[in-house]
Amino acid sequence: MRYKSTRGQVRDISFKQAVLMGLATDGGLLLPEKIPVLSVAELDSLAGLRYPQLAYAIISRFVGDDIPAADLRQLIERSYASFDHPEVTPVVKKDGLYILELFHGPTLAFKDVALQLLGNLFEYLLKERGEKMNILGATSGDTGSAAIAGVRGKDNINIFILHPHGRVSPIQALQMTTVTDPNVFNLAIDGTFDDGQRIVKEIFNDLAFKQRYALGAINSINWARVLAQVVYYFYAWSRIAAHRDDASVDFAVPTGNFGDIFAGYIARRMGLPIHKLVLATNENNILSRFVASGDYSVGRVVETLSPSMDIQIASNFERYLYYLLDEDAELLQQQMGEFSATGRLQFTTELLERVRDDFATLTVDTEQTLATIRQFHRQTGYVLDPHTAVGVKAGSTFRQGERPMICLATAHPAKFADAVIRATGSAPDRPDSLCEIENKPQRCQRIAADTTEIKDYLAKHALQ
Ligand SMILES: N[C@@H](CCOP(=O)(O)O)C(=O)O
Repeated sequence: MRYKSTRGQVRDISFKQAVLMGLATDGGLLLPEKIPVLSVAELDSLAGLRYPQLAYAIISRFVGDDIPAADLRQLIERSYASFDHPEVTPVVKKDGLYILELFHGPTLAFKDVALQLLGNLFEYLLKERGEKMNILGATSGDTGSAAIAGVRGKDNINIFILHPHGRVSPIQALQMTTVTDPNVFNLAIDGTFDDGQRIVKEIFNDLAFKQRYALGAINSINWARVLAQVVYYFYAWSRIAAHRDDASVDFAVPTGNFGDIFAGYIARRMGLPIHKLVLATNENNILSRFVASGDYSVGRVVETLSPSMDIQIASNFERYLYYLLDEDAELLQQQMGEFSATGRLQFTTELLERVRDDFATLTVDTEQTLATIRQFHRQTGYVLDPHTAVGVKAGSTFRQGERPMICLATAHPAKFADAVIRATGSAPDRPDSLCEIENKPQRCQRIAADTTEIKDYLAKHALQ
C-alpha cells in the first residue's frame, strides 16, 4: 500500500512515512494510491468479530508490510483496552434509530477511537527509528484532550495543542488543562478554531521548521486518524445489518472538520453498503450549503451549543474534492488556490449531482438542537449531547422505510452539561473520569493567534 498527496507532488510513500509526515510536504493531504474494495464474502466475514479484530481486518489493508502483523494486532488491542465498554463502540436502538456510541474512550468523545491508536503508533514508530517528535495540533474541543490522553507521559514525544480561548465547553477545557504531565503544552489562543488550524498548517508548511523540530500531526490531516475512524462504520454495520436481505444502511454524522464523515465516505468506497451519508451541521454550515446548493463560501465562525463543530474551513474537504475532481491533482490545486484567494468555490450541476449521490444534508440550529435533546430524552430516557443531537435530528429527517439509520453519538453528554440542563432541566450523569476535575491543578498558556509567536513558543519548548 502506497500513499500520494492530493496536490500531486508527493507520491509512492509508505504507510509509516504517511503517518509521520501528517500534512503532505506539498501542502496537500495524503491518501492511499488505491482504496481496497472488500468482496461480499469478506464483508460477511466481519460479522461476529470483536472490535479490535475487525479493526485489524480493516487497518491492516492500509498498512501492508510496513508493520509486522503481530505488532499491529498488539497495538490495536492495547489501544482499545482503555475503553470502558467491551464492544468499544456499541450500538443501541432508540426510537427507531440506531445510536453508535463513540464516547467510551478516556476523554468521552469519538476522537479517542483514533487517537488512542495514533498515540501508540507514534510511540512504536519513534522507538523503531530512535527518534523524537513534537506534536502540533489544533482543537475546537475534543481532539485536544483525546490527543493529549493518547500521548501524555510517553517518552520522546511532546505535544502542543492550540484551543480557542473561551470557545470550548468548560469540561473540554479542563480535560486538556488539568493534564500537567511535563510533555503536555496547552495553548489557549485568542481566536477561533479556524485560526488555530490555519496556524498549524502554516507551521507545517514551513518545511525547514517542520523538519528541525520533528513536527507530527494528530488532527485528521493525518491519514491514520481517518483510517481508524473508518473501522467503526464497518463495526456498526456488522452489528446490525450484515445478515439482512437488504444490507444497506444510512449514517447520520455531526460534521465539523469533515474527517468523521469522510471516513464514512472511504468505508463506502471500500464496498460497505452505505446508501446515504447524512451530513449534519450546526449554524456553521458551509458544508451543508455546499451539498444543498453548491454554495461553498466561508462565513464567520458562530458560537453554538456544539462547539466542536464551530468550524468554517474543514480540512478534509480537500480529500473529498480530490475524488470529486476524479483525482486530478492539478485541478485540485487550482481550486484550492482559488478558495484561499476568494473564500469561495463554485460547482457545476453535474458535480453537484454526484455530491448529492454521496450525501444528504441538514443544518440544525440551536433551538432545534435543544428541542431534539428534550424530545429524545422525554421519549426514550436517553440523553444526547448537543453534537449528537444535531446528527439525530438530521438522521430522523432522512430516515427511510426499513433501512437502518445509524446516528453517530460523537460525545458524552456530560461534556456539555449546560446545553443538556437547558434542554432537559437536569444535569447529565458524570462518568468517574470527570469527578473532581474542577479541583485539579491546571496548566495552560494564553497566547495570540499568531504564527510567529507560536513558532517561538514551540522552539523554546520542543524536544530536540
Ligand atoms: N472537531 C475537532 C476539530 C479538529 O478536527 P480534527 O478531526 O481534524 O482533529 C475538535 O474537536 O477538535
